[in-house]
Amino acid sequence: MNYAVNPDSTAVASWNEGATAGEEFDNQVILESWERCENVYRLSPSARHRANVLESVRLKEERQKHNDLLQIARAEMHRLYRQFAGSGWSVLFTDQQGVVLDYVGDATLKPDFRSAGLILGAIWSEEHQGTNGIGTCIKENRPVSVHRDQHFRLCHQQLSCCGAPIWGPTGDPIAILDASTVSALETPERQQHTLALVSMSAQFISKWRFLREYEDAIIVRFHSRCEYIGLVNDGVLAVDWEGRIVGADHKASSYLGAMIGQPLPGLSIDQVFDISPAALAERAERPYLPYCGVRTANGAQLYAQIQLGARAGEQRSRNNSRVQRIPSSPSRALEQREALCSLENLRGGDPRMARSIDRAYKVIDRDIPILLNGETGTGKELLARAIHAASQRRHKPFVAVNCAAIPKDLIESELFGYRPGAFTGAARGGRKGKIEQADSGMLFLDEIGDMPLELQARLLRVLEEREIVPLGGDEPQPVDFALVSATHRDLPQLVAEGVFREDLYYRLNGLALELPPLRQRSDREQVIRAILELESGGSVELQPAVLQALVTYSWPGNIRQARNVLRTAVALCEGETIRLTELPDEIAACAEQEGCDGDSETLALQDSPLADAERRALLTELERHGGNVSRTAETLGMSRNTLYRKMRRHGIAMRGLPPKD
Ligand SMILES: Nc1ncnc2c1ncn2[C@@H]1O[C@H](COP(=O)(O)OP(=O)(O)OP(=O)(O)O)[C@@H](O)[C@H]1O
Repeated sequence: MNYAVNPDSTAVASWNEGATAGEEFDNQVILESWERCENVYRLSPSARHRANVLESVRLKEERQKHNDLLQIARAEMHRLYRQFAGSGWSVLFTDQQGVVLDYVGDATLKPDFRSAGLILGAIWSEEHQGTNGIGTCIKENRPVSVHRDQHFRLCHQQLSCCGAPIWGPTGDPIAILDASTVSALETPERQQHTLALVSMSAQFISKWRFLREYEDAIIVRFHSRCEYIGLVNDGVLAVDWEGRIVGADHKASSYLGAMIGQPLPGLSIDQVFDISPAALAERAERPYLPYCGVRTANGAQLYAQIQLGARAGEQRSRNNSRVQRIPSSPSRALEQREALCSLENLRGGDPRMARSIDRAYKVIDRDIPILLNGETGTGKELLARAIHAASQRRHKPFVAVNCAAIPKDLIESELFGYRPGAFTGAARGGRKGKIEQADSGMLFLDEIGDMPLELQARLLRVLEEREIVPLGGDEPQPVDFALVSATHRDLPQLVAEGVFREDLYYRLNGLALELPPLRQRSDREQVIRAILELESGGSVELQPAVLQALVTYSWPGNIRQARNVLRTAVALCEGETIRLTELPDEIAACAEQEGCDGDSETLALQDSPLADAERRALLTELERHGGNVSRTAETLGMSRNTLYRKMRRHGIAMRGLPPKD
């Protein structure tokens, strides 16, 4: 037999870490599959098509076995299908044996799919059907695209399929997500785009499955680039309260497991990252903290976000006595960071910000919904958490829902929950929705402008009637929660465009609070200094040119971007002073444009009004505290070391201070 495949054909995409669809193709996969078909399974390319289909009882059992997964996958299959709708593609879900367990597609295509053998219960393993997107993906354990005549059997050569593995909570493949068509017009190259979409959806389902499995654990999401944390491509570890790794998703297992040379479950977190179990537990309880830098056992720099799983809080209270044995000495940095979440801290020195904080105080605990508006990264979620912390509900849950991050089809069950048997594949015990979870506490609806129109009516009803009816339930259930919503979008504009309900807008907008962009804040310098203190623990300072660049730059990503930039600069800084070279070029350029020279530090220190103001502020505070450096440092929110260094640089000697009366 001649195995030659058109050399231009781009049959199989290798979806390795970091590779993008179409980047790397490998005919070898098709060749090897054809070899297996002929030499191992002894299939004949020209044999007539015979569908192998499970009996309905077995099919039912298989579907039952995959209940939880099917339920998560279904919404994502619909979302994926909508991206293809009208182009002849349908979406299939199979188990690891290649049995089709679910199908989402155009009803008019069903007869064609049926005659091609793509029906519920059909077995699409390579052993049965030769080279194909599902069976070959199972063999390869990676996304595979098989275009028309790359199918081994002639009877399948009108088909094109793209299959991608869904990974289970232990990091092993457990199912396949596939898109197939019987009327492909695409070239093999174009099919890579479809493969990329299928692959992303499969990763998304895998992530959801993992997070559901480890709701009781501390969740550590990591990536080498901080902006990828929280997306489908990051690695995820589940860790118990004693710091033992209990689960690792596929990405984490393949990256860290390979590096360490042994399975991750059972290891202590400090065998993998340079973070102690106690520090991990402390950090998990402060969900408002941003990600932190961690080093792996072999010194690679990664970024990690440490959060509680959806029910980890309950688990912690159950284990309380055990937890107390973990040495817990909250460091000064952590105390400082916790203080971040207070309204007073967020007030800063900007009049617009101060006005928003003053107004927030007036409505807290008065059952008035608050709507936060501001660009991305201005601190809307932090403000919502601070409002919660200042309210009488502070010991009750704060439940955040990002309406833009949840797939449209999942929002309804996420928000309202469902009762047992609500739909095919519903979890046996049903599931509490976010609104119910927020009962007696605070619900934070982030990116409310992205809520689908059809759900806006349901949300409105909940807000009006203060009761919910979960999917599949018939008894309304009373709920009591304080509501804060946020958006970076112009809601009145969305109302005018007809994509946001006017009545809901007024219902959410009991009080609107504006968060100014960082570039417009009059206290930019104060914010930047506070972030530096937070990120460095007071161990470094800014060269005056750096400060000028940071104050001048326009900060499109606002405070979030400023934190990222300063965190990186602190990591790069080798001495005690951050220099221009440690800033990204576009920010450093702001200083150069202003003609500010990095070497003029001493001059700038002596002459600038800024330095003068700092000197006077230090003297005033030192005098107020009778020269007590610890108390002065505490009032100024800086470490003693920083204060001593600043005093040295400003030439302030202790003996020069007037004695306290
Ligand atoms: N005043 C502040 N001081 C220090 N860090 C802050 C401050 N405000 C916000 N941050 C940090 O900036 C980041 C972004 O904040 P947050 O998530 O609250 O912004 P957001 O406006 O809700 O963003 P998005 O609209 O993108 O959801 C977080 O890491 C937060 O801890």
